Amino acid sequence: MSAIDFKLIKTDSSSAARLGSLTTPHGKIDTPIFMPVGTHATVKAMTPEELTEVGAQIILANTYHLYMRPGHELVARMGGLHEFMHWQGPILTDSGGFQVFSLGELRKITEEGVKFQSHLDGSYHFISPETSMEIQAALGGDIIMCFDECPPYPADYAYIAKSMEMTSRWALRCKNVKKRADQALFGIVQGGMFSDLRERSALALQEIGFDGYALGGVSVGEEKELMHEVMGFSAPFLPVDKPRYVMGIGAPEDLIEGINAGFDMFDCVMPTRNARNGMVFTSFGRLNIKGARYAEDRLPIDPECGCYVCKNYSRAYLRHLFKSGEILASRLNTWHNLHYYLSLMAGARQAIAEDRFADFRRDFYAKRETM
Ligand SMILES: NCc1cc(CSc2ccccc2)c2nc(N)[nH]c(=O)c2c1
Ligand SMILES: [Zn+2]
Repeated sequence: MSAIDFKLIKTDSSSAARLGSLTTPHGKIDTPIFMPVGTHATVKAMTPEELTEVGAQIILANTYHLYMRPGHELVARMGGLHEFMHWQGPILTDSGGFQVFSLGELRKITEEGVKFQSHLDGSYHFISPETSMEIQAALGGDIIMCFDECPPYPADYAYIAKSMEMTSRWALRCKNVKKRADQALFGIVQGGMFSDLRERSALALQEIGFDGYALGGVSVGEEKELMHEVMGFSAPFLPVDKPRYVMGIGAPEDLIEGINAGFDMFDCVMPTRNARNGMVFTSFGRLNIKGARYAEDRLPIDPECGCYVCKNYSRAYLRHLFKSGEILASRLNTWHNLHYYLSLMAGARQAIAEDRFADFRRDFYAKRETM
């Protein structure tokens, strides 16, 4: 009995794009879906009620960061993530491996796990598949991820093969100690940019059996074309009847290509991080609000956007807020960017439902050329 139930509603006739529905203990998710990242148990600048208003259905929290501060046991004592952060929808937590590799200072990877120094105070820590499962059980997310190694890019075939085989062994260790029946466990496919290694990784994880399958190790510095190619040849290696999640992807065009390849779930810090830097997304491409050309521009960020920000604020005002370092600048830019990403997903779902995703994808690119 799995903690989640994935229904594949239909596949688009003109592409591998899929329409699905994922039921979790904290509610239902329509797929394809974009998942806002809430690293420190908050999606920066947004309240949970505002997240719901812009269309967020599931959010992410970061195991590594919450383990470091305030500590997973404290979160458990406060009732778990849902109660702690006042978000009653589904939550997905990563396994912490990726952040250790990308954030932790000196680190040592062995078969047992990863020893590393805290990026906060230099203290020494150790995370293994078993401790990652323990931390995620304490945090209480609805979907948890296997502990994996996300290899550096580029890396040679031999390194990627050994790393992928260890990630498969770590995945089995995770499944063997998984405690909570109310949490779903996703395996993470690795294998770098090599299709044979990706296939071997996918098969190894399917032999173990998981509630969903994630594609890790992409968007790690490779060219966009290569990222799209890896998504394209990896999706068919994954089971049809389980959710498929690409980790850390991406820009709007990457989501379009991921859906086109047959993936269902996406996450990225881009809409929230870029918002805080003044970069906002529109149906005709990106716009940097701090540009002098917007100083007296009465238009909304995107005239085609129906969000609260585009209904009420001009580019001139948003530029003024940003240049003045006002907190409201981050809030309004984030609000719009998340609405853009989540509306793009809603549009993709509608297009798949009406068997016209190929047209939707064509229109997406055509609009951006009008800039
Ligand atoms: N840049 C891609 C990326 C991103 C994440 C992080 S996704 C995330 C971030 C915060 C919260 C939840 C999920 C990854 N996580 C794991 N475990 N493995 C990867 O290969 C990988 C690759
Ligand atoms: Zn808007």
